[in-house]
Amino acid sequence: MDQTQTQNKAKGNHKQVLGRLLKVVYRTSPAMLIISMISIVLSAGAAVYGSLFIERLIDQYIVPLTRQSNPNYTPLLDAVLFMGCVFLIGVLAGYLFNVLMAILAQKVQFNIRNKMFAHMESLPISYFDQNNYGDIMSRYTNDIDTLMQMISQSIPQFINSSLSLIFVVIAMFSLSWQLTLFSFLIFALSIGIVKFLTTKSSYYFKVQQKKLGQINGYDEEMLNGLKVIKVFSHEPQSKAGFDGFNDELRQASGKANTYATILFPIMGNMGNLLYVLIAFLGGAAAINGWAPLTLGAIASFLQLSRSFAMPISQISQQLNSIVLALAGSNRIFELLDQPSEVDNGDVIISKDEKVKGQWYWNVPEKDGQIKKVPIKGHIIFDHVNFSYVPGHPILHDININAKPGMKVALVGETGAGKTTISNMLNRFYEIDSGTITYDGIPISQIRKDDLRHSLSIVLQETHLFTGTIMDNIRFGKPDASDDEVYQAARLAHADEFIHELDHGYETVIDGDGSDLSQGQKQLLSIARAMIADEPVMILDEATSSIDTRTEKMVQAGMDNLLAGRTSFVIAHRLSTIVNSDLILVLDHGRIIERGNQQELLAQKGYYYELYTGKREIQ
Ligand SMILES: Nc1ncnc2c1ncn2[C@@H]1O[C@H](COP(=O)(O)OP(=O)(O)OP(=O)(O)O)[C@@H](O)[C@H]1O
Repeated sequence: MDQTQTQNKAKGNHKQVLGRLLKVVYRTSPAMLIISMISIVLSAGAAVYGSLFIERLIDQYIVPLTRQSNPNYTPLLDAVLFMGCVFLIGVLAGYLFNVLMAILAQKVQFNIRNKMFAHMESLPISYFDQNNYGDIMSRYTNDIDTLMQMISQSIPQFINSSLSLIFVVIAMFSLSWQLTLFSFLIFALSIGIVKFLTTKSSYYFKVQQKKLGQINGYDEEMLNGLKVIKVFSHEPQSKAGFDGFNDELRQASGKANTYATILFPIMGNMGNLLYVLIAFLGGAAAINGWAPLTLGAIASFLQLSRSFAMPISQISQQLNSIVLALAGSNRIFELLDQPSEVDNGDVIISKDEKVKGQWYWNVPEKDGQIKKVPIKGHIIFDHVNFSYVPGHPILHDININAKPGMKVALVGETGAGKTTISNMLNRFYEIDSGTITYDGIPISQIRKDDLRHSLSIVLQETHLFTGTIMDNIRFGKPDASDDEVYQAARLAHADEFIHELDHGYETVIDGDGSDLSQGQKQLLSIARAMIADEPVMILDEATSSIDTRTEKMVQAGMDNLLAGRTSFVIAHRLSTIVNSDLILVLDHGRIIERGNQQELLAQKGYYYELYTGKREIQ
């Protein structure tokens, strides 16, 4: 697509976005919008009426007074008083308009933020795989800010200027059509220039927003990976990458601002030129009788010509910021338009809060009653195939029978598909073919929230939240009592190290728990899973090495956690899976060997090679 095509597409898009945005504003508060519109008509009308009044003032009051030997000032005073009232109404209406629009903008911003957040939570995981966090964040920050500015300032001023322009034109015609047509000529010339410049600047403003999103994304990625960058002395490459983005951003902003800044002086001086030409032409027309113009009409027209040029330059300024904000609004709507995660499941799972570890299927009976059937935790993968990207299969014909309480270990080289199998069980992604059942029920029929709630996941990267140790463990069950928290911590073998901390369970963890060791973080996440107490566990075992003592504690905690639950362990160290009931060896998305430790060692195949060190897992 060449640049003109891109710009045309953007223009069409802008209209749609503006229409949609105005609908949002209207729906937020129809009454406020209508009162604002009435106020703005009054405010613009009063200003133009003031200009027209000059004609009456000169022709009907001042000139006759100069001819009277004993001047009577009363009619003049009455007229001036009346005009004062008109101006006052105009000022009050203008003030009301600005206040209402500012309140409206706040409300719209509040609603859109809420909507965005709620919608973001409903999006499928695949959306976050395809879009970087920095870019999504920039929709919440930069784009919302520009949107807010547009609704509270640019659009109100744009409407104000446009209305003033319309009223001024009507008033000018009523004074002299000849001079009005002449003013139009100059106007047409300026519109041509404005149009050219705004089209150019809008294109580059959009590019600028995009580059800003990219640079935020890059910053975030580099900050997250700062340790890795330092370890590999990758600073120069990282800086070079940043310089590239920064340079692109500078160029786009430079171009956008160049066009925008040329615009204003041109518009400002166009008004001065018009003023001089009208004064000259109007005077000549009146003296030579080309047009029936009085002294008052010329003065009034000159005043109007000032008000004529001013809204044009304001409109051009506001157009620029509106176009910039529309690009941002478009990105907000893009996020809101992303399809939410579909959930056709209607099978409900519930938990018995009184009996520990008791979860139920809620099966509707014919008589309308709900029968509660205890969950056993029997998971079957039957001929499951899957691809993240259509045409690039990742899992091939996966068959797993994880009976209740069984510990199933997944081993294989990095990228073999271990995490992908757990993604299937969670329904983060939908399988291409085959079936996965949970106690005989296809997981596609289970309500997604309930399904995920009944599966506990302990991830490789332990994520902790800012708050106390107590809060972090309680995250697994928000209404857990203090005793439940202590018990979970004891079972997870986290209790010992927590007591050694200065404030015990009340120790505040900052950020991502950077003050704690990797092993301690794992113990906390085991305690968190322990308290959540789900019937099925998915454990993405940590790769990082921890000291032997902590490792033993982690192992003991894990064993407690897994006891009696169906579990899938994504193993990175063979030492932790020797006691698994079933070990599945994965290679390029296929299960190539299966059995328990003894059986696999006896086969002397891939697992045997891993175990004896002839092959490395990573
Ligand atoms: N979101 C995604 N989109 C596209 N491809 C993906 C995605 N996630 C993983 N893959 C690909 O799927 C394959 C399996 O990845 P998976 O994460 O399941 O491997 P793994 O065995 O868990 O590896 P590791 O031990 O490194 O965690 C890899 O080739 C990976 O590149």
